[in-house]
Amino acid sequence: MFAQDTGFPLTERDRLGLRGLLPPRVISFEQQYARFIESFRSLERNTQGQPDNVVSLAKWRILNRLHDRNETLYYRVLIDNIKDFAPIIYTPTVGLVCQNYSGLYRRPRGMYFSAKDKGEMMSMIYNWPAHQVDMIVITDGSRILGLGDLGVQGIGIPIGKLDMYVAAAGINPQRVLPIMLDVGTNNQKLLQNPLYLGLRQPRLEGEEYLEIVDEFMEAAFTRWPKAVVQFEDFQAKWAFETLDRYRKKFCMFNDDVQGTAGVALAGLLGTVRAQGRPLSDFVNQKIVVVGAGSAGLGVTKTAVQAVARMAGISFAEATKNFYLIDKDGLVTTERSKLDPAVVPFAKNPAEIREGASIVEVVKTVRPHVLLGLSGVGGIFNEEVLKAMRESDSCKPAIFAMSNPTLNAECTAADAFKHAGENIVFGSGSPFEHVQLENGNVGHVNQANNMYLFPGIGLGTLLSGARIVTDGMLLAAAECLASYMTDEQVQKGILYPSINNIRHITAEVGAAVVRAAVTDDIVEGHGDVGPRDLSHMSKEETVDYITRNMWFPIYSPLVHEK
Ligand SMILES: NC(=O)c1ccc[n+]([C@@H]2O[C@H](COP(=O)([O-])OP(=O)(O)OC[C@H]3O[C@@H](n4cnc5c(N)ncnc54)[C@H](O)[C@@H]3O)[C@@H](O)[C@H]2O)c1
Ligand SMILES: O=C(O)C[C@H](O)C(=O)O
Ligand SMILES: [Mg+2]
Repeated sequence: MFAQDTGFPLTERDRLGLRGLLPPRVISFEQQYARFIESFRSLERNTQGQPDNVVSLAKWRILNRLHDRNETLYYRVLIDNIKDFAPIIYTPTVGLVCQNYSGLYRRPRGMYFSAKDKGEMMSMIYNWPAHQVDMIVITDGSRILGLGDLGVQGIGIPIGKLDMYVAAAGINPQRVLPIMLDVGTNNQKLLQNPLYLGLRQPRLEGEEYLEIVDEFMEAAFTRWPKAVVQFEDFQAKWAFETLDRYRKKFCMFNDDVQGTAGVALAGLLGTVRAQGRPLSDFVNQKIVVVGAGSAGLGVTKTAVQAVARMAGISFAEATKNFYLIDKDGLVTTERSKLDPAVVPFAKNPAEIREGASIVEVVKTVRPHVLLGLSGVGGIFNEEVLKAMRESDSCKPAIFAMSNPTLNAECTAADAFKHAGENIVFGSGSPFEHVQLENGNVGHVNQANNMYLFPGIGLGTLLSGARIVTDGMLLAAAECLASYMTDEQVQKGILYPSINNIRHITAEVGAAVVRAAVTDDIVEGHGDVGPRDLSHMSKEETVDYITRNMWFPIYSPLVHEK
């Protein structure tokens, strides 16, 4: 009701029956903006010297209060200051928020569907007050970043991802819906916490679990048949199972599996260019992936497919230069109880022994790329990083993609210090660029799926496609891969600055729409029909996407009679 707060002009106050309920002076949007930024800066000054966690949570709180109070102003400050604020509303602070969510909770945001709601979801979905929903991000809280099972507290992730959708993709915030599917938790600490806000029961498994997800999907698409659903931070087994189960039936994708794969592929192609080699040389890159979960397997599969396509060889042949390591070391065919999902990548133990450690694999293989999606902080230790000095690449690449910051496989500073100043570096959470001894700056790339999921979601929505195809995902990755100039890539800059997130999202969105046209699955959006979409040039498609992005400005509220 008080959406614009002191910004309501007097006529609006009259129409909305607010006259007298606000202080008399009308404060302009610019003044409100300046006042917020000043209070944020003063919070920064006042918390100097306090522990990082305390400062981060204080910053999150002040932003969260603004979000509750004045959505327009919140998104404007977020968009204008995305580099400063993304680390608070998104990775890494959002992880800390999830860990403390039950204590931080003040008011609900999004919807909660629990195992107790079985049979009720079709009616519950109509409790959501907005008529239209375009983007849904759903989690079951079972693998929140690298922090494990956080149960209902994982709701912070869909909220943060959807904030990025608004900031980066210009999805109207009135049309986003964060969803928590609470099927219990296996986190004993949470179960024993009297303030824990979720179901106090172990996680549902098997069919019982799937019935809950099925029911939600049916309910959501019954009410909003044109919505796009992003699955986020599900433990690997359910990430793969639900993707397989729904991707041909509903308009959905899994960000950890598919969004991450695209961002990593763009990074891998970038490292080939950074070596001054033609892209076709990608087929000769030796790549060690540490972590064989939803993200690591998604990345490996997509990269192998790219090699197979480029070299014109089979998938099996293309796995030759890939080495997959999980918590039990190098995966080989010798392993007993081999997970079917990793079978295609299992090495012959004659090449390197089953269960070989990261350092052993790096020393033996001398890879061009070492990529971490293990969730284990510091696992690329000094010895591993030093071993990368013997890489066969003139510019070895190290991607420490696990989140949040403490779970990164190594820090940026350590990577440049131990692996050499000539490396290319990427991390899932932001790190400062590194001042090198040779006087140059070691560039830190944020290898995070935030560069793709907003464009995948927006492009899918504006194409009107009812499914997300491999072609659309590949187009998104290729768009990101070709976004940077050769000059930038030579300097180790593989991804655009987050300050350009709206621009890159428009480009990615357009690439997704065009791929959907190629796949002949567009149904159009609003007044724009499938024929219109198929006749658009690349530039016209980017323009179409950009015109459909919501931008935060005050608009008069119409009083509903
Ligand atoms: N940067 C990004 O965009 C991005 C995207 C998705 C996931 N992630 C991060 O990736 C991490 C993993 O996510 P996930 O969904 O794949 O998790 P997951 O639980 O599905 O998989 C984790 C994998 O790491 C392996 N592992 C565990 N300990 C290990 C060790 N000591 N040595 C080697 N491997 C080990 C496990 O065996 C498993 O295969 C998380 O920290 C997440 O935040 C980052
Ligand atoms: O949330 C992020 O920052 C990236 C990714 O989706 C993750 O799970 O770590
Ligand atoms: Mg995720």
